[in-house]
Amino acid sequence: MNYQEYLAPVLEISKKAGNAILEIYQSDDFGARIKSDNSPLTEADLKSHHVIVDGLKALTPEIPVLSEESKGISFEQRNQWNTFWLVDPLDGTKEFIARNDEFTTNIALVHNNKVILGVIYVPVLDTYYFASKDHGAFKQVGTDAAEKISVRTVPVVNNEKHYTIVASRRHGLDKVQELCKKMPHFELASRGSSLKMCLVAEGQADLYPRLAPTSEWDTAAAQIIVEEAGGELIKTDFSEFLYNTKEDLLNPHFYVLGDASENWRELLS
Ligand SMILES: Nc1ncnc2c1ncn2[C@@H]1O[C@H](COP(=O)(O)O)[C@@H](OP(=O)(O)O)[C@H]1O
Ligand SMILES: [Mg+2]
Repeated sequence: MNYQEYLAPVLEISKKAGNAILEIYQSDDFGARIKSDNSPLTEADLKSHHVIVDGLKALTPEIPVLSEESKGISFEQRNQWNTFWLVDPLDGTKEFIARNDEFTTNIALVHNNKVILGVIYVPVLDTYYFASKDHGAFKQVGTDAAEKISVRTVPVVNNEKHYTIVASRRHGLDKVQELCKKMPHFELASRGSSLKMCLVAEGQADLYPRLAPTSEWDTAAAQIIVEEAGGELIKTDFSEFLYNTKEDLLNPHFYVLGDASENWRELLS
């Protein structure tokens, strides 16, 4: 499977889905309709889902698609899949409702329980983050040339490490704050959706501890982007983070780690 060839068409599909979301997000009656019944969210989610699923089906008719909006597929069936597309058509739904721009579309290709290709699109910024196994991670703004991204080493000021930690706006913040106490100097930033993992991948944050529930479509695209940028996404016991291995689609708690030379095990245990 020459999955590298899928990157360009998947970027295009992401953009099309992002445009469908933006059409609703920027509509004149968005505010009033969100206040009354959240229907713009449902519409945006479903439109994005259909654009992505139709696009992927046309691209690779033989590869099944699992989307947050079509998650009711039994493990008995999913367990037969060696390769499948794993999709979150609108990640950061609460941020979409809050209208703070921090939402993404996530498309990942999973092969033998590991992610081999991932594309995250940020509609409001017209920005893509993408990666494929062994070919590096990239950021692309609009039609500009894609730039290679990588994690950073933790900055040192006066011989002391200064960590930037990124966390959810809404989930598990108390546990993250507890964890931060282990670090002599830290700055805490909040972001919705997969943007947190993109920040680690592009060297703007050092650590994202996720000590609250997520599902497999929330992390898959970001995992390969972080890994190809030189970082890691691992379980809190530092074991490997895998996909499609069980009946439910919930993830274990995890850490996204930047700087590979950092002794994260010692710091976080
Ligand atoms: N109780 C729960 N179980 C599973 N996933 C949850 C959850 N609460 C939140 N999430 C996941 O966390 C994501 C939001 O995380 P964050 O706060 O970091 O942006 C949601 O993505 P969606 O917005 O796609 O639903 C959702 O998938
Ligand atoms: Mg999500």
